[in-house]
Amino acid sequence: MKTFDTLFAELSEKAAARPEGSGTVAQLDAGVHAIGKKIVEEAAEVWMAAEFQSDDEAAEEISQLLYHLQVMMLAKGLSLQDVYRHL
Ligand SMILES: N=c1c2ncn([C@@H]3O[C@H](COP(=O)(O)OP(=O)(O)OP(=O)(O)O)[C@@H](O)[C@H]3O)c2ncn1[C@@H]1O[C@H](COP(=O)(O)O)[C@@H](O)[C@H]1O
Repeated sequence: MKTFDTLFAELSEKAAARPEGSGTVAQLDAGVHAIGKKIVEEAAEVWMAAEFQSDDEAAEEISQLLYHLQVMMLAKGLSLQDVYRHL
């Protein structure tokens, strides 16, 4: 099963190799402003799913929020350690 760390490694490779058709590359090209808007959108979807939808739907929305947070980390050049040291 994919974890936060293995997803980050996968996305880091995508950012470097820039494969055709990668949504991550498209997001990175869109920039910090667009990624930030996506994070806010996904956070709202997490909230709504947690209040009004199933646990599985809430978990899916949370996974999407985590993905977009990782895209923001890549856009800012932040490593996992940069974030983990604040936990
Ligand atoms: N885990 C994710 C992931 N979670 C969320 N998303 C993106 O976030 C969007 C969330 O969609 P919503 O449900 O909010 O739907 P939406 O608003 O219609 O989406 P958009 O129109 O904004 O794309 C999805 O459409 C994906 O674009 C993800 N995109 C990619 N991954 C994983 O990232 C890896 C690299 O992906 P690529 O860069 O696309 O190869 C792969 O392992 C993927 O599984």
